[in-house]
Amino acid sequence: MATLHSLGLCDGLILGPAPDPSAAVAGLCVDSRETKPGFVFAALKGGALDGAEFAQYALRMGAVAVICSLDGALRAREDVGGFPVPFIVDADPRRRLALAAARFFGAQPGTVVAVTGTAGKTSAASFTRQLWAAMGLRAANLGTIGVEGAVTAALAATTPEPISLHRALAAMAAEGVTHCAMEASSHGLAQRRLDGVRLAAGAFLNLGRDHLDYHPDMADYASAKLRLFAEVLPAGAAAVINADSPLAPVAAQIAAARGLRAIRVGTAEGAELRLLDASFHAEGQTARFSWEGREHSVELPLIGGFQGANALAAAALAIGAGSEAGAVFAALPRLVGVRGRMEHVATRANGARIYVDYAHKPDALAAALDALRLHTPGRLIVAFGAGGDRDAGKRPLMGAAAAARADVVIVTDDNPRSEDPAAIRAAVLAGCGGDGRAEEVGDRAEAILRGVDALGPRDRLLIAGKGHETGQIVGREVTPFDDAEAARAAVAALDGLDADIESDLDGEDAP
Ligand SMILES: CC(=O)N[C@H]1[C@@H](OP(=O)(O)OP(=O)(O)OC[C@H]2O[C@@H](n3ccc(=O)[nH]c3=O)[C@H](O)[C@@H]2O)O[C@H](CO)[C@@H](O)[C@@H]1O[C@H](C)C(=O)N[C@@H](C)C(=O)N[C@H](CCC(=O)O)C(=O)O
Ligand SMILES: Nc1ncnc2c1ncn2[C@@H]1O[C@H](COP(=O)(O)OP(=O)(O)OP(=O)(O)O)[C@@H](O)[C@H]1O
Ligand SMILES: N[C@H](CCC[C@H](N)C(=O)O)C(=O)O
Ligand SMILES: [Mg+2]
Repeated sequence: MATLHSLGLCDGLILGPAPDPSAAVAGLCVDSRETKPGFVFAALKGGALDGAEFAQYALRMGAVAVICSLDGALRAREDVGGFPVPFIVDADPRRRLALAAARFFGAQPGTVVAVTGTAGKTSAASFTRQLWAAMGLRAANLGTIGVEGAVTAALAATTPEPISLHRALAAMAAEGVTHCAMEASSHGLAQRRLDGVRLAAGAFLNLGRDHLDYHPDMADYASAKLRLFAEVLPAGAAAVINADSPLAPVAAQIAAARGLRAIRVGTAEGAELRLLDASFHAEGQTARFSWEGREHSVELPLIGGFQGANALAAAALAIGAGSEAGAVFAALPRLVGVRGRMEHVATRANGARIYVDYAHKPDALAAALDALRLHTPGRLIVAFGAGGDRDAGKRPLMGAAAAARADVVIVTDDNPRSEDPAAIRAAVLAGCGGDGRAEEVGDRAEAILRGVDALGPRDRLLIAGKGHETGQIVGREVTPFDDAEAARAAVAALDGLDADIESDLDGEDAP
Protein backbone atom coordinates (compact mmCIF):
# COMPACT_ATOMS: atom_id res chain seq x y z
CA MET A 1 0.00 0.00 0.00
CA ALA A 2 1.39 3.40 -0.99
CA THR A 3 1.91 5.94 1.79
CA LEU A 4 2.72 9.65 1.78
CA HIS A 5 6.26 8.62 2.70
CA SER A 6 6.65 5.99 -0.03
CA LEU A 7 5.50 8.53 -2.60
CA GLY A 8 8.17 11.01 -1.49
CA LEU A 9 5.55 13.43 -0.22
CA CYS A 10 6.85 14.00 3.33
CA ASP A 11 9.88 16.10 2.35
CA GLY A 12 10.39 19.78 1.65
CA LEU A 13 8.03 22.59 2.48
CA ILE A 14 4.72 21.37 3.84
CA LEU A 15 2.01 23.73 5.05
CA GLY A 16 -0.72 22.68 7.47
CA PRO A 17 -0.55 19.58 9.66
CA ALA A 18 2.66 17.53 9.57
CA PRO A 19 2.04 14.56 7.29
CA ASP A 20 1.73 11.12 8.86
CA PRO A 21 4.36 9.20 6.86
CA SER A 22 2.40 5.97 7.20
CA ALA A 23 -0.88 7.53 5.98
CA ALA A 24 -2.19 5.33 3.18
CA VAL A 25 -2.66 6.88 -0.25
CA ALA A 26 -5.43 5.30 -2.29
CA GLY A 27 -4.68 7.16 -5.53
CA LEU A 28 -3.56 10.34 -7.23
CA CYS A 29 -5.55 12.79 -9.34
CA VAL A 30 -5.23 16.14 -11.09
CA ASP A 31 -8.95 16.74 -11.52
CA SER A 32 -10.87 17.53 -8.35
CA ARG A 33 -13.88 15.74 -9.82
CA GLU A 34 -11.94 12.49 -9.86
CA THR A 35 -10.95 12.67 -6.19
CA LYS A 36 -11.85 9.67 -4.06
CA PRO A 37 -11.31 9.24 -0.30
CA GLY A 38 -7.62 8.77 0.44
CA PHE A 39 -6.42 10.41 -2.77
CA VAL A 40 -3.67 12.98 -3.14
CA PHE A 41 -4.87 15.87 -5.31
CA ALA A 42 -2.30 17.68 -7.45
CA ALA A 43 -3.52 21.26 -7.91
CA LEU A 44 -1.91 22.29 -11.18
CA LYS A 45 -1.96 25.62 -12.95
CA GLY A 46 -3.14 24.98 -16.47
CA GLY A 47 -3.65 26.88 -19.66
CA ALA A 48 -7.22 27.84 -18.81
CA LEU A 49 -7.76 27.15 -15.11
CA ASP A 50 -5.84 26.92 -11.85
CA GLY A 51 -6.26 23.60 -10.04
CA ALA A 52 -5.73 25.42 -6.71
CA GLU A 53 -9.22 26.84 -7.06
CA PHE A 54 -10.57 23.32 -6.97
CA ALA A 55 -8.61 22.16 -3.90
CA GLN A 56 -11.66 22.93 -1.74
CA TYR A 57 -13.74 20.43 -3.74
CA ALA A 58 -10.97 17.82 -3.67
CA LEU A 59 -10.86 18.13 0.13
CA ARG A 60 -14.62 17.69 0.33
CA MET A 61 -14.28 14.54 -1.74
CA GLY A 62 -11.75 13.11 0.74
CA ALA A 63 -8.28 14.18 -0.46
CA VAL A 64 -5.65 13.44 2.24
CA ALA A 65 -3.01 15.81 0.86
CA VAL A 66 -2.53 18.39 -1.89
CA ILE A 67 0.52 18.92 -4.10
CA CYS A 68 0.77 22.53 -5.27
CA SER A 69 2.88 25.63 -5.78
CA LEU A 70 3.26 28.17 -2.99
CA ASP A 71 0.92 30.66 -4.60
CA GLY A 72 -1.53 27.84 -5.27
CA ALA A 73 -1.45 26.87 -1.59
CA LEU A 74 -2.10 30.45 -0.53
CA ARG A 75 -4.97 30.77 -2.95
CA ALA A 76 -6.52 27.51 -1.77
CA ARG A 77 -6.08 28.58 1.88
CA GLU A 78 -8.38 31.56 1.35
CA ASP A 79 -11.08 29.24 0.04
CA VAL A 80 -10.92 26.75 2.90
CA GLY A 81 -9.74 29.05 5.69
CA GLY A 82 -6.53 27.19 6.56
CA PHE A 83 -4.76 23.99 5.62
CA PRO A 84 -6.85 21.12 6.95
CA VAL A 85 -4.57 18.53 5.30
CA PRO A 86 -0.86 18.72 4.40
CA PHE A 87 -0.21 21.00 1.43
CA ILE A 88 3.02 19.74 -0.16
CA VAL A 89 4.54 22.84 -1.71
CA ASP A 90 6.82 22.49 -4.68
CA ALA A 91 8.17 25.04 -7.15
CA ASP A 92 7.50 22.42 -9.84
CA PRO A 93 4.30 20.63 -8.80
CA ARG A 94 3.90 18.80 -12.13
CA ARG A 95 7.31 17.22 -11.66
CA ARG A 96 6.51 16.32 -8.05
CA LEU A 97 3.33 14.63 -9.27
CA ALA A 98 5.23 12.74 -12.00
CA LEU A 99 7.74 11.40 -9.46
CA ALA A 100 4.93 10.44 -7.05
CA ALA A 101 3.01 8.68 -9.86
CA ALA A 102 6.12 6.66 -10.76
CA ARG A 103 6.39 5.52 -7.15
CA PHE A 104 2.65 4.87 -6.81
CA PHE A 105 2.51 2.49 -9.76
CA GLY A 106 5.96 1.07 -9.03
CA ALA A 107 6.98 -1.18 -11.88
CA GLN A 108 8.20 0.02 -15.29
CA PRO A 109 9.76 -2.03 -18.08
CA GLY A 110 13.49 -2.30 -17.29
CA THR A 111 14.51 -0.55 -20.50
CA VAL A 112 12.51 2.50 -21.57
CA VAL A 113 13.59 4.93 -24.30
CA ALA A 114 11.92 8.18 -25.37
CA VAL A 115 11.75 9.84 -28.79
CA THR A 116 11.09 13.53 -29.31
CA GLY A 117 10.89 15.65 -32.46
CA THR A 118 8.21 17.38 -34.50
CA ALA A 119 7.89 14.50 -36.95
CA GLY A 120 8.76 10.83 -36.79
CA LYS A 121 8.15 10.02 -33.11
CA THR A 122 5.47 7.39 -33.72
CA SER A 123 7.48 5.84 -36.56
CA ALA A 124 10.78 5.74 -34.67
CA ALA A 125 9.11 4.40 -31.51
CA SER A 126 7.40 1.64 -33.50
CA PHE A 127 10.62 0.80 -35.34
CA THR A 128 12.54 0.58 -32.06
CA ARG A 129 9.92 -1.81 -30.70
CA GLN A 130 10.02 -3.85 -33.92
CA LEU A 131 13.83 -4.13 -33.74
CA TRP A 132 13.66 -5.32 -30.14
CA ALA A 133 10.90 -7.79 -30.98
CA ALA A 134 12.94 -9.13 -33.91
CA MET A 135 15.79 -9.75 -31.45
CA GLY A 136 13.44 -11.83 -29.31
CA LEU A 137 12.72 -9.24 -26.64
CA ARG A 138 9.25 -8.63 -25.21
CA ALA A 139 8.68 -5.06 -26.33
CA ALA A 140 6.02 -2.39 -26.77
CA ASN A 141 5.77 1.16 -28.04
CA LEU A 142 3.61 3.87 -26.50
CA GLY A 143 2.31 7.07 -28.07
CA THR A 144 -0.13 8.60 -30.54
CA ILE A 145 -1.56 5.27 -31.61
CA GLY A 146 -1.74 3.87 -28.08
CA VAL A 147 0.30 0.97 -26.75
CA GLU A 148 1.36 -1.50 -29.44
CA GLY A 149 3.50 -4.60 -29.61
CA ALA A 150 3.56 -7.34 -26.99
CA VAL A 151 0.59 -5.60 -25.35
CA THR A 152 -1.98 -3.23 -26.80
CA ALA A 153 -4.01 -0.51 -25.11
CA ALA A 154 -5.71 2.73 -26.07
CA LEU A 155 -4.31 6.04 -24.80
CA ALA A 156 -5.81 9.53 -24.75
CA ALA A 157 -2.61 11.42 -25.62
CA THR A 158 0.75 11.02 -27.36
CA THR A 159 2.50 11.38 -24.01
CA PRO A 160 -0.23 10.72 -21.43
CA GLU A 161 -0.27 12.70 -18.20
CA PRO A 162 1.85 10.97 -15.57
CA ILE A 163 -0.91 9.06 -13.80
CA SER A 164 -2.12 7.37 -17.00
CA LEU A 165 1.45 6.99 -18.24
CA HIS A 166 2.66 5.15 -15.15
CA ARG A 167 -0.50 3.06 -15.02
CA ALA A 168 0.26 1.97 -18.61
CA LEU A 169 3.96 1.30 -17.90
CA ALA A 170 3.10 -0.73 -14.80
CA ALA A 171 0.53 -2.75 -16.78
CA MET A 172 3.20 -3.45 -19.41
CA ALA A 173 5.70 -4.55 -16.79
CA ALA A 174 3.06 -6.84 -15.28
CA GLU A 175 2.66 -8.44 -18.72
CA GLY A 176 6.38 -9.17 -18.86
CA VAL A 177 7.31 -6.33 -21.22
CA THR A 178 11.00 -5.56 -20.65
CA HIS A 179 11.51 -2.97 -23.39
CA CYS A 180 9.36 0.09 -24.16
CA ALA A 181 9.86 2.91 -26.67
CA MET A 182 7.72 5.94 -25.88
CA GLU A 183 6.95 9.19 -27.64
CA ALA A 184 7.85 12.40 -25.81
CA SER A 185 5.64 15.22 -27.12
CA SER A 186 6.58 18.83 -26.42
CA HIS A 187 3.47 19.16 -24.23
CA GLY A 188 4.56 16.05 -22.39
CA LEU A 189 8.08 17.33 -21.81
CA ALA A 190 6.96 20.87 -20.89
CA GLN A 191 4.40 19.47 -18.45
CA ARG A 192 6.91 17.03 -16.89
CA ARG A 193 4.69 14.08 -17.82
CA LEU A 194 7.65 11.71 -18.24
CA ASP A 195 9.93 13.00 -15.51
CA GLY A 196 9.30 9.90 -13.41
CA VAL A 197 10.19 7.42 -16.17
CA ARG A 198 13.57 5.66 -15.80
CA LEU A 199 15.01 6.24 -19.26
CA ALA A 200 17.95 4.36 -20.75
CA ALA A 201 18.11 6.50 -23.89
CA GLY A 202 16.42 9.36 -25.68
CA ALA A 203 16.35 10.62 -29.25
CA PHE A 204 15.95 14.07 -30.74
CA LEU A 205 14.76 13.82 -34.36
CA ASN A 206 13.97 17.28 -35.70
CA LEU A 207 12.19 20.56 -35.10
CA GLY A 208 9.58 22.02 -37.46
CA ARG A 209 6.72 24.45 -37.05
CA ASP A 210 4.03 22.99 -34.80
CA HIS A 211 1.97 23.60 -31.69
CA LEU A 212 2.38 27.38 -31.77
CA ASP A 213 -1.10 27.45 -30.29
CA TYR A 214 0.53 26.12 -27.10
CA HIS A 215 4.15 27.32 -27.20
CA PRO A 216 4.55 31.12 -27.34
CA ASP A 217 7.39 30.89 -29.88
CA MET A 218 9.77 28.47 -31.59
CA ALA A 219 12.43 28.93 -28.88
CA ASP A 220 9.95 27.81 -26.23
CA TYR A 221 8.99 24.83 -28.42
CA ALA A 222 12.66 23.91 -28.99
CA SER A 223 13.49 24.20 -25.31
CA ALA A 224 10.59 21.87 -24.43
CA LYS A 225 11.98 19.26 -26.83
CA LEU A 226 15.57 19.68 -25.65
CA ARG A 227 14.44 19.33 -22.03
CA LEU A 228 14.64 15.60 -22.78
CA PHE A 229 18.44 15.91 -22.84
CA ALA A 230 18.83 18.93 -20.55
CA GLU A 231 16.74 17.64 -17.63
CA VAL A 232 14.97 14.33 -18.14
CA LEU A 233 17.57 11.75 -19.23
CA PRO A 234 19.81 10.59 -16.36
CA ALA A 235 23.60 10.97 -16.69
CA GLY A 236 25.05 7.98 -18.53
CA ALA A 237 21.98 7.46 -20.72
CA ALA A 238 22.38 7.51 -24.50
CA ALA A 239 21.38 10.63 -26.43
CA VAL A 240 20.55 9.89 -30.07
CA ILE A 241 20.80 13.06 -32.14
CA ASN A 242 19.75 13.60 -35.74
CA ALA A 243 23.07 14.95 -37.01
CA ASP A 244 21.34 16.66 -39.94
CA SER A 245 19.12 18.87 -37.78
CA PRO A 246 20.25 22.51 -37.43
CA LEU A 247 19.84 21.98 -33.67
CA ALA A 248 22.27 19.03 -33.64
CA PRO A 249 25.26 21.06 -32.33
CA VAL A 250 23.18 22.47 -29.44
CA ALA A 251 21.74 19.04 -28.67
CA ALA A 252 25.25 17.54 -28.67
CA GLN A 253 26.54 20.28 -26.37
CA ILE A 254 23.71 19.72 -23.93
CA ALA A 255 24.33 15.97 -24.04
CA ALA A 256 28.04 16.45 -23.32
CA ALA A 257 27.34 18.84 -20.45
CA ARG A 258 24.90 16.36 -18.93
CA GLY A 259 27.23 13.35 -19.23
CA LEU A 260 25.04 11.61 -21.82
CA ARG A 261 26.50 9.23 -24.41
CA ALA A 262 25.82 11.01 -27.70
CA ILE A 263 25.12 8.93 -30.82
CA ARG A 264 24.73 11.18 -33.86
CA VAL A 265 22.80 9.68 -36.76
CA GLY A 266 22.63 11.09 -40.29
CA THR A 267 24.56 12.12 -43.34
CA ALA A 268 26.64 14.80 -41.59
CA GLU A 269 30.35 14.16 -41.27
CA GLY A 270 31.31 12.91 -37.84
CA ALA A 271 28.01 11.11 -37.24
CA GLU A 272 28.66 7.89 -35.32
CA LEU A 273 25.93 6.13 -37.32
CA ARG A 274 26.51 7.74 -40.69
CA LEU A 275 24.18 7.34 -43.64
CA LEU A 276 26.42 7.13 -46.74
CA ASP A 277 23.71 6.86 -49.39
CA ALA A 278 20.19 5.63 -50.07
CA SER A 279 18.55 4.53 -53.31
CA PHE A 280 14.80 4.31 -53.80
CA HIS A 281 12.65 1.83 -55.67
CA ALA A 282 8.96 0.91 -55.90
CA GLU A 283 8.78 -1.09 -52.65
CA GLY A 284 11.43 0.57 -50.53
CA GLN A 285 15.02 1.68 -50.30
CA THR A 286 18.57 0.43 -49.94
CA ALA A 287 20.61 2.24 -47.30
CA ARG A 288 24.36 2.14 -46.92
CA PHE A 289 25.76 3.37 -43.62
CA SER A 290 28.84 3.14 -41.43
CA TRP A 291 29.14 2.30 -37.74
CA GLU A 292 32.41 2.11 -35.82
CA GLY A 293 34.46 2.17 -39.02
CA ARG A 294 32.53 -0.63 -40.78
CA GLU A 295 30.17 -0.24 -43.71
CA HIS A 296 26.79 -1.93 -43.86
CA SER A 297 24.16 -2.09 -46.59
CA VAL A 298 20.54 -2.90 -45.71
CA GLU A 299 17.29 -3.25 -47.57
CA LEU A 300 14.57 -1.21 -45.84
CA PRO A 301 11.01 -2.00 -46.93
CA LEU A 302 10.00 1.62 -46.16
CA ILE A 303 8.80 4.50 -48.37
CA GLY A 304 10.68 7.79 -48.02
CA GLY A 305 14.14 8.87 -47.00
CA PHE A 306 12.81 10.18 -43.70
CA GLN A 307 11.47 6.76 -42.80
CA GLY A 308 14.99 5.46 -43.48
CA ALA A 309 16.31 8.17 -41.13
CA ASN A 310 13.71 7.20 -38.50
CA ALA A 311 14.77 3.55 -38.85
CA LEU A 312 18.44 4.45 -38.27
CA ALA A 313 17.47 6.58 -35.25
CA ALA A 314 15.58 3.54 -33.93
CA ALA A 315 18.67 1.38 -34.49
CA ALA A 316 20.77 3.91 -32.55
CA LEU A 317 18.22 3.91 -29.70
CA ALA A 318 18.32 0.12 -29.51
CA ILE A 319 22.13 0.15 -29.50
CA GLY A 320 22.22 3.04 -27.02
CA ALA A 321 19.90 1.11 -24.71
CA GLY A 322 22.17 -1.92 -24.74
CA SER A 323 21.50 -4.11 -27.77
CA GLU A 324 24.38 -5.47 -29.83
CA ALA A 325 24.84 -3.42 -33.04
CA GLY A 326 25.21 -6.44 -35.35
CA ALA A 327 21.93 -7.93 -34.14
CA VAL A 328 20.17 -4.58 -34.50
CA PHE A 329 21.36 -4.07 -38.09
CA ALA A 330 20.37 -7.65 -38.99
CA ALA A 331 16.82 -6.85 -37.84
CA LEU A 332 16.44 -3.69 -39.99
CA PRO A 333 15.19 -5.47 -43.17
CA ARG A 334 12.30 -6.89 -41.14
CA LEU A 335 10.79 -3.48 -40.31
CA VAL A 336 7.29 -2.82 -41.56
CA GLY A 337 5.73 0.60 -42.09
CA VAL A 338 3.54 2.07 -39.39
CA ARG A 339 -0.22 2.37 -39.85
CA GLY A 340 -1.09 5.65 -41.54
CA ARG A 341 2.57 6.61 -42.08
CA MET A 342 3.39 6.43 -45.82
CA GLU A 343 1.13 3.39 -45.84
CA HIS A 344 0.32 1.81 -49.19
CA VAL A 345 -3.45 1.29 -48.93
CA ALA A 346 -4.69 0.49 -52.46
CA THR A 347 -3.70 0.01 -56.08
CA ARG A 348 -5.83 0.86 -59.08
CA ALA A 349 -6.37 -1.67 -61.88
CA ASN A 350 -4.01 0.46 -64.00
CA GLY A 351 -1.22 0.04 -61.43
CA ALA A 352 -1.45 3.50 -59.83
CA ARG A 353 -0.73 3.34 -56.10
CA ILE A 354 -2.46 5.20 -53.26
CA TYR A 355 -0.77 6.09 -49.96
CA VAL A 356 -2.10 7.37 -46.64
CA ASP A 357 0.12 9.51 -44.46
CA TYR A 358 -0.38 11.40 -41.20
CA ALA A 359 1.45 14.55 -42.40
CA HIS A 360 -0.63 17.41 -40.94
CA LYS A 361 1.99 20.14 -40.66
CA PRO A 362 3.85 22.06 -43.39
CA ASP A 363 7.24 20.34 -42.95
CA ALA A 364 5.72 16.88 -42.73
CA LEU A 365 3.56 17.44 -45.81
CA ALA A 366 6.60 18.67 -47.74
CA ALA A 367 8.67 15.70 -46.57
CA ALA A 368 5.94 13.20 -47.46
CA LEU A 369 5.54 14.64 -50.97
CA ASP A 370 9.29 14.86 -51.57
CA ALA A 371 9.60 11.27 -50.43
CA LEU A 372 6.80 9.94 -52.59
CA ARG A 373 8.07 11.86 -55.62
CA LEU A 374 11.12 9.55 -55.66
CA HIS A 375 8.80 6.55 -56.02
CA THR A 376 6.51 8.24 -58.61
CA PRO A 377 7.20 7.77 -62.33
CA GLY A 378 4.18 9.89 -63.39
CA ARG A 379 2.14 12.66 -61.72
CA LEU A 380 1.90 13.17 -57.99
CA ILE A 381 -1.58 14.01 -56.68
CA VAL A 382 -2.33 15.08 -53.11
CA ALA A 383 -5.56 15.39 -51.11
CA PHE A 384 -5.37 17.02 -47.68
CA GLY A 385 -6.84 19.65 -45.33
CA ALA A 386 -6.01 21.33 -42.03
CA GLY A 387 -7.57 20.75 -38.62
CA GLY A 388 -9.90 23.24 -36.94
CA ASP A 389 -9.16 24.65 -33.46
CA ARG A 390 -5.44 24.18 -34.11
CA ASP A 391 -2.60 26.52 -35.12
CA ALA A 392 -4.17 28.54 -37.94
CA GLY A 393 -0.80 29.86 -39.13
CA LYS A 394 0.12 26.51 -40.60
CA ARG A 395 -2.77 26.49 -43.10
CA PRO A 396 -1.32 28.65 -45.93
CA LEU A 397 2.08 27.08 -45.31
CA MET A 398 0.58 23.63 -45.92
CA GLY A 399 -1.07 24.93 -49.08
CA ALA A 400 2.24 26.32 -50.30
CA ALA A 401 4.12 23.12 -49.47
CA ALA A 402 1.60 21.07 -51.48
CA ALA A 403 1.40 23.45 -54.45
CA ALA A 404 5.19 23.54 -54.75
CA ARG A 405 5.45 19.75 -54.92
CA ALA A 406 2.35 18.07 -56.30
CA ASP A 407 1.02 18.14 -59.86
CA VAL A 408 -2.59 18.14 -58.66
CA VAL A 409 -3.70 19.54 -55.28
CA ILE A 410 -7.11 18.76 -53.76
CA VAL A 411 -7.96 20.74 -50.63
CA THR A 412 -10.54 19.08 -48.41
CA ASP A 413 -11.66 18.87 -44.76
CA ASP A 414 -9.66 17.39 -41.89
CA ASN A 415 -11.44 17.60 -38.55
CA PRO A 416 -12.85 21.14 -38.82
CA ARG A 417 -14.06 20.83 -35.20
CA SER A 418 -15.78 24.06 -34.06
CA GLU A 419 -14.55 26.12 -37.03
CA ASP A 420 -16.18 26.90 -40.37
CA PRO A 421 -14.75 24.26 -42.74
CA ALA A 422 -14.95 26.58 -45.76
CA ALA A 423 -12.87 29.22 -43.96
CA ILE A 424 -10.17 26.65 -43.16
CA ARG A 425 -10.09 25.49 -46.78
CA ALA A 426 -9.89 29.10 -47.95
CA ALA A 427 -6.84 29.67 -45.71
CA VAL A 428 -5.14 26.57 -47.13
CA LEU A 429 -6.06 27.55 -50.71
CA ALA A 430 -4.65 31.04 -50.13
CA GLY A 431 -1.24 29.39 -49.72
CA CYS A 432 -1.60 27.31 -52.88
CA GLY A 433 -1.19 30.25 -55.24
CA GLY A 434 -3.59 31.09 -58.00
CA ASP A 435 -2.45 28.96 -60.93
CA GLY A 436 -5.56 26.79 -60.79
CA ARG A 437 -3.72 23.63 -59.79
CA ALA A 438 -5.57 23.49 -56.48
CA GLU A 439 -9.13 22.20 -56.37
CA GLU A 440 -11.52 22.57 -53.44
CA VAL A 441 -13.64 19.54 -52.52
CA GLY A 442 -14.99 19.86 -48.98
CA ASP A 443 -16.36 16.35 -48.55
CA ARG A 444 -13.34 14.15 -47.82
CA ALA A 445 -14.73 10.97 -49.39
CA GLU A 446 -15.54 12.88 -52.56
CA ALA A 447 -12.09 14.48 -52.58
CA ILE A 448 -10.49 11.04 -52.33
CA LEU A 449 -12.74 9.75 -55.12
CA ARG A 450 -11.65 12.69 -57.32
CA GLY A 451 -7.99 12.00 -56.58
CA VAL A 452 -8.32 8.29 -57.30
CA ASP A 453 -10.25 9.02 -60.49
CA ALA A 454 -7.48 11.32 -61.73
CA LEU A 455 -4.81 8.60 -61.41
CA GLY A 456 -3.09 7.53 -64.63
CA PRO A 457 -1.10 4.27 -64.70
CA ARG A 458 2.17 5.86 -63.56
CA ASP A 459 0.64 8.28 -61.03
CA ARG A 460 0.58 8.23 -57.25
CA LEU A 461 -1.99 9.69 -54.83
CA LEU A 462 -1.08 10.84 -51.34
CA ILE A 463 -3.98 11.28 -48.89
CA ALA A 464 -2.46 13.30 -46.08
CA GLY A 465 -3.41 14.49 -42.60
CA LYS A 466 -5.44 11.75 -40.92
CA GLY A 467 -3.17 8.73 -41.06
CA HIS A 468 -4.53 6.17 -38.59
CA GLU A 469 -7.52 8.30 -37.53
CA THR A 470 -10.92 6.69 -37.81
CA GLY A 471 -13.22 9.68 -37.54
CA GLN A 472 -13.98 13.09 -39.00
CA ILE A 473 -14.68 15.65 -36.26
CA VAL A 474 -17.25 18.25 -37.33
CA GLY A 475 -18.47 20.44 -34.49
CA ARG A 476 -18.63 18.05 -31.55
CA GLU A 477 -19.72 15.10 -33.70
CA VAL A 478 -17.29 12.38 -34.71
CA THR A 479 -18.39 10.60 -37.90
CA PRO A 480 -16.58 7.32 -38.70
CA PHE A 481 -14.05 8.01 -41.43
CA ASP A 482 -10.95 6.14 -42.51
CA ASP A 483 -8.77 7.42 -45.38
CA ALA A 484 -7.59 3.90 -46.27
CA GLU A 485 -11.17 2.58 -46.43
CA ALA A 486 -12.29 5.59 -48.46
CA ALA A 487 -9.44 4.97 -50.91
CA ARG A 488 -10.37 1.30 -51.29
CA ALA A 489 -14.02 2.21 -51.74
CA ALA A 490 -13.09 4.72 -54.45
CA VAL A 491 -10.95 2.15 -56.26
CA ALA A 492 -13.77 -0.40 -56.04
CA ALA A 493 -16.30 2.11 -57.37
CA LEU A 494 -14.08 3.14 -60.27
CA ASP A 495 -12.43 -0.15 -61.20
CA GLY A 496 -15.27 -2.55 -60.43
CA LEU A 497 -15.42 -5.91 -58.76
CA ASP A 498 -11.96 -7.26 -59.69
CA ALA A 499 -10.25 -4.32 -58.11
CA ASP A 500 -12.60 -4.63 -55.15
CA ILE A 501 -11.35 -8.14 -54.44
CA GLU A 502 -7.73 -7.14 -55.01
CA SER A 503 -7.93 -4.16 -52.71
CA ASP A 504 -9.60 -6.28 -50.02
CA LEU A 505 -6.50 -8.46 -50.10
CA ASP A 506 -4.44 -5.30 -49.97
CA GLY A 507 -6.34 -4.38 -46.81
CA GLU A 508 -5.57 -7.70 -45.17
CA ASP A 509 -1.86 -7.07 -45.65
CA ALA A 510 -2.05 -3.84 -43.74
CA PRO A 511 -0.96 -4.09 -40.10
C1 LIG B 1 -2.90 22.03 -23.43
C2 LIG B 1 -2.62 20.87 -22.54
O1 LIG B 1 -1.64 20.18 -22.72
N1 LIG B 1 -3.50 20.63 -21.56
C3 LIG B 1 -3.26 19.58 -20.60
C4 LIG B 1 -3.19 20.20 -19.22
O2 LIG B 1 -4.41 20.82 -19.02
P1 LIG B 1 -4.42 22.18 -18.24
O3 LIG B 1 -3.59 21.98 -17.03
O4 LIG B 1 -4.02 23.29 -19.14
O5 LIG B 1 -5.96 22.23 -17.85
P2 LIG B 1 -6.89 23.42 -17.32
O6 LIG B 1 -8.18 23.19 -17.95
O7 LIG B 1 -6.24 24.75 -17.42
O8 LIG B 1 -7.09 23.07 -15.75
C5 LIG B 1 -6.08 23.23 -14.77
C6 LIG B 1 -6.19 22.13 -13.77
O9 LIG B 1 -7.43 22.24 -13.08
C7 LIG B 1 -7.98 20.97 -12.94
N2 LIG B 1 -9.43 21.06 -12.74
C8 LIG B 1 -10.23 21.63 -13.67
C9 LIG B 1 -11.60 21.68 -13.47
C10 LIG B 1 -12.16 21.13 -12.29
O10 LIG B 1 -13.36 21.14 -12.04
N3 LIG B 1 -11.32 20.57 -11.39
C11 LIG B 1 -9.98 20.52 -11.59
O11 LIG B 1 -9.27 19.99 -10.74
C12 LIG B 1 -7.59 20.27 -14.22
O12 LIG B 1 -7.64 18.86 -14.10
C13 LIG B 1 -6.16 20.76 -14.41
O13 LIG B 1 -5.24 19.92 -13.75
O14 LIG B 1 -3.00 19.20 -18.24
C14 LIG B 1 -4.05 18.22 -18.22
C15 LIG B 1 -3.80 17.26 -17.07
O15 LIG B 1 -2.49 16.83 -17.01
C16 LIG B 1 -4.10 17.51 -19.56
O16 LIG B 1 -5.13 16.54 -19.58
C17 LIG B 1 -4.34 18.53 -20.67
O17 LIG B 1 -4.26 17.89 -21.92
C18 LIG B 1 -5.35 18.16 -22.80
C19 LIG B 1 -6.45 17.09 -22.64
C20 LIG B 1 -4.87 18.15 -24.26
O18 LIG B 1 -5.64 18.22 -25.18
N4 LIG B 1 -3.59 18.06 -24.50
C21 LIG B 1 -3.02 17.99 -25.86
C22 LIG B 1 -2.90 19.37 -26.53
C23 LIG B 1 -1.67 17.33 -25.76
O19 LIG B 1 -1.14 17.15 -24.66
N5 LIG B 1 -1.08 16.96 -26.88
C24 LIG B 1 0.24 16.37 -26.90
C25 LIG B 1 0.91 16.48 -28.25
C26 LIG B 1 0.24 15.72 -29.38
C27 LIG B 1 0.99 15.93 -30.67
O20 LIG B 1 2.22 15.74 -30.72
O21 LIG B 1 0.35 16.32 -31.65
C28 LIG B 1 0.18 14.90 -26.44
O22 LIG B 1 1.18 14.44 -25.86
O23 LIG B 1 -0.85 14.26 -26.66
N1 LIG C 1 12.00 12.19 -39.81
C1 LIG C 1 11.00 12.85 -40.41
N2 LIG C 1 11.20 14.04 -41.01
C2 LIG C 1 10.20 14.71 -41.61
N3 LIG C 1 8.94 14.23 -41.68
C3 LIG C 1 8.65 13.05 -41.10
C4 LIG C 1 9.67 12.31 -40.45
N4 LIG C 1 9.11 11.18 -39.97
C5 LIG C 1 7.81 11.23 -40.29
N5 LIG C 1 7.53 12.34 -40.97
C6 LIG C 1 6.20 12.79 -41.43
O1 LIG C 1 5.44 13.13 -40.27
C7 LIG C 1 4.23 12.37 -40.21
C8 LIG C 1 4.00 11.88 -38.82
O2 LIG C 1 4.91 10.84 -38.55
P1 LIG C 1 4.91 10.21 -37.11
O3 LIG C 1 3.54 9.87 -36.75
O4 LIG C 1 5.92 9.13 -37.08
O5 LIG C 1 5.43 11.47 -36.29
P2 LIG C 1 5.03 12.01 -34.85
O6 LIG C 1 6.19 12.84 -34.43
O7 LIG C 1 4.68 10.89 -33.97
O8 LIG C 1 3.79 12.95 -35.11
P3 LIG C 1 2.63 13.43 -34.03
O9 LIG C 1 3.26 14.45 -33.15
O10 LIG C 1 1.61 14.01 -34.90
O11 LIG C 1 2.19 12.22 -33.31
C9 LIG C 1 4.42 11.22 -41.17
O12 LIG C 1 3.18 10.90 -41.66
C10 LIG C 1 5.40 11.76 -42.18
O13 LIG C 1 4.74 12.44 -43.20
N1 LIG D 1 -2.18 15.47 -32.47
C1 LIG D 1 -2.58 16.39 -33.51
C2 LIG D 1 -3.17 15.60 -34.65
C3 LIG D 1 -3.72 16.46 -35.81
C4 LIG D 1 -4.28 15.60 -36.92
C5 LIG D 1 -5.15 16.30 -37.89
N2 LIG D 1 -5.92 15.30 -38.55
C6 LIG D 1 -6.05 17.32 -37.21
O1 LIG D 1 -7.10 16.95 -36.77
O2 LIG D 1 -5.67 18.49 -37.15
C7 LIG D 1 -3.58 17.40 -32.98
O3 LIG D 1 -4.57 17.00 -32.37
O4 LIG D 1 -3.36 18.56 -33.16
MG1 LIG E 1 3.14 10.59 -32.75
